[in-house]
Amino acid sequence: MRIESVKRGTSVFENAVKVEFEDLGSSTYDWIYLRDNCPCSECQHVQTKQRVFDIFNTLSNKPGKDLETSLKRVEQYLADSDFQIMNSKLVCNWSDSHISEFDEKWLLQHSYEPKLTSKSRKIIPNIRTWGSHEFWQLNSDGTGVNSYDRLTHELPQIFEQIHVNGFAFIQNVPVTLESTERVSAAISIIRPTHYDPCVWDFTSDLAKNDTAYTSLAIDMHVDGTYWNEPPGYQLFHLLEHTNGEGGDTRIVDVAKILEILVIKAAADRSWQKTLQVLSEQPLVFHQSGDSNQEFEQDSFPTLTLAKDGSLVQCRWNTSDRAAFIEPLPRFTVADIYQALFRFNALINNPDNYVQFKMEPGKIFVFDNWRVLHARTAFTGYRRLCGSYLTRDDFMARFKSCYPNSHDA
Ligand SMILES: C[N+](C)(C)CCCC[C@H](N)C(=O)O
Ligand SMILES: O=C(O)CCC(=O)C(=O)O
Repeated sequence: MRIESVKRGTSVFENAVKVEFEDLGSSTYDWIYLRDNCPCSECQHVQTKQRVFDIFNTLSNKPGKDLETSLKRVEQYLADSDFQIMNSKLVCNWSDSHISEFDEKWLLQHSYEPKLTSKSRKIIPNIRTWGSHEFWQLNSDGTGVNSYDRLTHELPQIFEQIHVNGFAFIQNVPVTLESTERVSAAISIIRPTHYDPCVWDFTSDLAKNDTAYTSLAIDMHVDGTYWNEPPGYQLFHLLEHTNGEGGDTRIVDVAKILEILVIKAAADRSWQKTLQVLSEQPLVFHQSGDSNQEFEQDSFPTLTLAKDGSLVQCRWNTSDRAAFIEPLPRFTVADIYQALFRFNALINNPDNYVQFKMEPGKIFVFDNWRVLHARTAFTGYRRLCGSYLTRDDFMARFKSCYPNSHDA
């Protein structure tokens, strides 16, 4: 590693140092970026790994002074800096005698101009999409059969299944609320809602004004479309179904549906518009059954996609979709309904979904942002319990099972 060049510009944001790495090429680092991210124990809290050095307020002698004065102060601070390579590290000598040292691994992992390594911060498995055929293959070899009595030991495997496949089953669970709570709390943090502060336990008695609390069929949907953040994960445990039939569960992998949509959009302009409508047109959802709390959300499309086009979140719920609609200028209501009909046809295509009957003692937990679920109508007495689980805490627990690809 060697310093290829040092650029001293006229403004504070025009100072940079270019570092050449033997066989990986060169990358440029802004001085302001390096000072902001000094990894030493004075600037980064050793235990909490949080930044302690505040570049916006520390360098200017009176935090909060006007912008120009602050930037001038930072400019003076950086102006007398010099850089060298010592012991295979880039050493930055700042004008206040503070020294920042960056090793080659850190510089490569944090490179941005250009980015020299494709490694993400955490090496976690990619997701695996499925349709009807692949789903039954996922479970045919019996691997990854999780059991309640091995819960703690099998948690990493359960986390991986939920992340990779979008769902997991846990067998031999005592048919109680307590064991359902234990499994829920092991997977993530139970999200309290107006339905229940912990594990909800319901039957078809309209205890809450929602069709889930009836014996009606409910088509494919995500729960919580009317919240800013739909529950990241959802867990079901059928406690009882007697003197009746039906109540089957259907699920579909929207990550798979997105793959199908992308292929269709690449081949057909009308499907391109369909994908645009699904990924851009916000729809309004509501939960208005209880007069003393009405939820409504109108900011999100059916498919929220990441920069790389992958699925972040699906919001689909025909029961909870409100009557209001506000087409974006480039879409007509006809465009929107054509897209919704097409999406509905895909999620209800037997090639794409699977149907099964939940059983007491077997917990079904799934990614509520990716996997839609439906219920067929039923007769008899049917009691279901379960929980909403927070997404960030699940991902944090899941990622903690994997080595750091590098420090923060
Ligand atoms: C799961 N639990 C029975 C507690 C609530 C069901 C909520 C159903 C609501 N229509 C939604 O889709 O969000
Ligand atoms: O009763 C069921 O099987 C599921 C009900 C449902 O879809 C829900 O609660 O979101």
